[in-house]
Amino acid sequence: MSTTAKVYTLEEVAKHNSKDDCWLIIGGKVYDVTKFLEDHPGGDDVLLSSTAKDATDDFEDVGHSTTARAMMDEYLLGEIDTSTIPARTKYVPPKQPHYNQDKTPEFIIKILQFLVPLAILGLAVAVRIYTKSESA
Ligand code: HEM
Repeated sequence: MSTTAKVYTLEEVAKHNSKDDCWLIIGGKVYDVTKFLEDHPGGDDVLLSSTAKDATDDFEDVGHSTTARAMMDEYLLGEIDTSTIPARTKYVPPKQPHYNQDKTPEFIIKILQFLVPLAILGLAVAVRIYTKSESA
C-alpha cells in the first residue's frame, strides 16, 4: 500500500453524493461507501444526507461500534484537505430590536419622562388649591 494517501478537496468529494456514487468525509478521511449503502444497518438515506460535508459529527453522534469502525478501512479512498472544509459558523444572536423604534429623539423622551409626572403633580396641586378656595 502506498504511504502517501490521496488528498481530496471538499468540492471534489461533494460531487459524489448519489446512490450510485457516494463518498463520505469522516475523521479527516474520505470513504467511498457506494457499495455499502444497501448493507448499512442505519440505512442509505442517512449516509446520503451526510455527503458533501464533514460527516464526522453525524458518524460519532450515532456511537458506532468498534466493528463499524473496523469496516471503514475497506472503503477508504484517501484524506480530505481540511482547509477546504468551511469552519463552523459561530452562533450570532439576533440583534435585539431597539426599544425606540419610532425614531423619536432620545432626549425628547427623556424630557417627557421628567415633565409628564411633574405636570400631573402640578395639576393635582392646582386642583387642590382651586377646590380649597372654592369651599372656603
Ligand atoms: C463508512 C462509514 C460507516 C460505516 C462503516 C457504518 C457502519 C455502521 C454499522 C456497522 C452499524 C451497526 C451498528 C454498529 O455496529 O455501530 C451502523 C449503524 C448506524 N449508522 Fe453507520 N456507518 C457509517 C457511517 C454512518 C454515517 C455517516 C451515519 C450518519 C448519520 C451513520 C448512521 C448510522 C445509524 C443511524 C445507524 C443505526 C443505529 C441504530 O439504529 O442503532 N452511519 N453503521
